[in-house]
Amino acid sequence: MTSKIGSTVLGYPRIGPRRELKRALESYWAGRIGQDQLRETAAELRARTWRELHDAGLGSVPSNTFSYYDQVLDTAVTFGAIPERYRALGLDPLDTYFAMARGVESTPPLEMTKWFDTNYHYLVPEIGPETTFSLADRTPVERFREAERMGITTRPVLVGPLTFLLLSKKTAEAPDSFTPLDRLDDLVRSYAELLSELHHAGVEWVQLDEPAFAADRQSAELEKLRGAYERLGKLSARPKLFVPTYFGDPGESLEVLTSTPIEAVGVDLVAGATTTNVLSGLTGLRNKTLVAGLVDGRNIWRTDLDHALATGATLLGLAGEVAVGTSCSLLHVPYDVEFEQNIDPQVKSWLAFAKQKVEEVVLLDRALHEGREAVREQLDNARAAIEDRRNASRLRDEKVRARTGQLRPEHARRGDRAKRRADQRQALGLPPLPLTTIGSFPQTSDVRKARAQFNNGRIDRPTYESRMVDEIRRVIELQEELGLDVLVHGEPERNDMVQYFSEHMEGFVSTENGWVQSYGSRCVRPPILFGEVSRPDPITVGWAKEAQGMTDKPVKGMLTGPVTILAWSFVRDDQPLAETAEQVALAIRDEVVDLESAGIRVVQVDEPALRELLPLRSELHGQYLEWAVRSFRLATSGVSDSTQIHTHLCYSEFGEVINAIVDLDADVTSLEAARSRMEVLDDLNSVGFANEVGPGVYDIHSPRVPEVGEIEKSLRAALEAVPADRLWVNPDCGLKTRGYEEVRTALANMRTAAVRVRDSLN
Ligand SMILES: CN1c2c(nc(N)[nH]c2=O)NC[C@@H]1CNc1ccc(C(=O)N[C@@H](CCC(=O)N[C@@H](CCC(=O)N[C@@H](CCC(=O)O)C(=O)O)C(=O)O)C(=O)O)cc1
Ligand SMILES: N[C@@H](CCS)C(=O)O
Ligand SMILES: [Zn+2]
Repeated sequence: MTSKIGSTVLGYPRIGPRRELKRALESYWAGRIGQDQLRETAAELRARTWRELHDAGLGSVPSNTFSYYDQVLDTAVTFGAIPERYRALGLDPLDTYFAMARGVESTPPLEMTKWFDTNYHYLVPEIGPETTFSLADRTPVERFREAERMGITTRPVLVGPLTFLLLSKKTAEAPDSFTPLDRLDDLVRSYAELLSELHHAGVEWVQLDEPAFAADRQSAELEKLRGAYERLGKLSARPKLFVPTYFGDPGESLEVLTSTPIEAVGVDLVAGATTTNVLSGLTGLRNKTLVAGLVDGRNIWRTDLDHALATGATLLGLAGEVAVGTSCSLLHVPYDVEFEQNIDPQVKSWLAFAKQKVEEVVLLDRALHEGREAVREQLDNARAAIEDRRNASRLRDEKVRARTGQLRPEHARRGDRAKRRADQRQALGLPPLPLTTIGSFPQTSDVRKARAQFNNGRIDRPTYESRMVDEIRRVIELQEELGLDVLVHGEPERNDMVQYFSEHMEGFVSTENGWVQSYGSRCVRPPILFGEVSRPDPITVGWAKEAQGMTDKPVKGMLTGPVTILAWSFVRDDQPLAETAEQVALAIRDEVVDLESAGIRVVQVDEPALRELLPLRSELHGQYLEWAVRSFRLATSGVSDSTQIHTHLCYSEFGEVINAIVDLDADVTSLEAARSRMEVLDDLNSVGFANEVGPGVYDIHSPRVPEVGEIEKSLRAALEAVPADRLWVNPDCGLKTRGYEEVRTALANMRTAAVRVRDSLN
């Protein structure tokens, strides 16, 4: 048995190379297959992953990186943190797990939120003084044994105890003074119990992920980190402990971790600012293993191996051992670039997905420890691809550069607010508390099937387009019938709100099979932004005109904003993001202007990812928010005062971006507020927000249809904070994941509630 950790990856995709797990999960939830079949698919996927990673030559293969839904939920279940309302359902363990993830009719799911600054979402554990931690589930031990039976020794991976508690929220019953971290000692006791069982099962290394320490942390939290790992480190019978931080600069936590008895630390050398200077100051590192995260786990570019090797070489003297690893789990990239048949061959030669990244890790580790000569040919081939990308003339478009070069402050500034308001009132003639939706209507399986048939050549473009027009007509008629005021076309033609736009812009390539898990069984195919971005032709104008031609009410044009396009794409890493954002902003600006010219009087530019891209370290916030806000304003400032610009933000707590929301200067901002009970309006008031606002009046993430009374209550609560002439009425996000029946009733209830409140206004 080797005692070194060796080359490794921190985690691997788990949805299946052909989304086998997605299909099995959705079949199980729909009652089409049973638990046995679901478990069989899961076991096959795990076996396949372990075999591939082992055969690729990694020094250490991770296990317990598979999950039926989410790794944070798995950790909660492992340590018994199951809220009583789910236990009380009396379901078997797997269905209890799915009830926490997805809810059942009587009981909503746990809250879901962003995993740091990624587009992956985790379920938020609820921890209170009453939570009983225990080693309730032994899946990590079972998975280790499962791989052992294949002859593969693995390294179980778990979310570390600090990160687990820092990501949890307190239970409703907990006193105000309580924070989940107060329960650290009890939780660490259960981790200790698990470590002991893993040790007795023959586990040599365990990985405990602590990415929470790549964000700002208070000194008390750092002390708790020290205390926890000192305690785990002092256990007499335990596996060796490997604790990576990732997604950014570990700051002081690295010194803390290296002062404890753990055997290995991991640093993200791609997203982290950790320099060799910092590492050289860490005397505690000299008798530990450093897993150097040199291969980017979050982007899809081939690694510049010469550069990575140079960094690796400077690390060699600083730690007891240096092993090459990925910067973070490979969960955030697709499986295999070789599945792609349609990507431009030159661009394809610049790419590395998960499988290729494993090869890079193995190669780098060999080059570092055996010398370059041992792998000269592979290094030469890799260098040729890097140089080809560096020198590619297509990566510069003089027309795009000339345009960005001529930008002046006035390009990001709209007319006077009061005049805009007056002009828009006149142009639109809306009632008080106007009713609208966020854009998408249910994406029925008929719509998705039609798109699949069109993509496979089984139906032609006119047939596909006429089906989309039929769907738009149905959506417009429904909104007319429901009495909404500003209508939408429903977005049926969009596979995804980012991918769709990227497919119509220069500078991007799309993948056929580049699926990345976003949450549970839901996946996205992030486009690859490789070059200079521009918009050769109008993208949405035809659909918007079609819809506007079906009604006298204003139809809202619907676009995705530059920040969100960047956040949900794989972006180029050879220039600052702010520069790329400017190009995307101008492409969207062209579309906004063309919508206006086509007679569209209201245009919404969605920025749900504004908060997501906020850097984990607060010292970087100002710089980010400056370019993020400017790019939105560049995109939306090309129109006249009478054109009403909306924006929509969701999936986040807005606290840290609240000033930025004001600075976006959209005429109307719709926000996900159903779950934060309108508190966001007080926050907006406190920073002088004076434009119109539509705080979501019901939660679209749940199939539950809201009652008139509860919507009315929300609206009256909103009116406490915002005068009626600035308040809009809308759901809190798009309706694409819902069904028509529930949407029809929910929107009808929303209208009844709004009419009641309108009637009581005078
Ligand atoms: C709003 N959200 C989004 C995020 N990121 C994005 N890039 N886009 C988003 O909308 N991040 C934050 C949230 C996260 N949420 C979600 C929500 C929903 C999904 C989702 O539903 N994903 C779908 C795939 C969507 C898609 O690309 N659809 C394609 C069809 C592709 C497909 O699977 N086709 C089928 C055949 C079709 C059929 O017969 O039904 C096939 O190939 O087998 C399309 O519409 O053309 C999902 O199912 O996972 C993701 C993130
Ligand atoms: N317009 C989009 C925004 C989602 S965040 C939709 O309605 O789906
Ligand atoms: Zn939304």
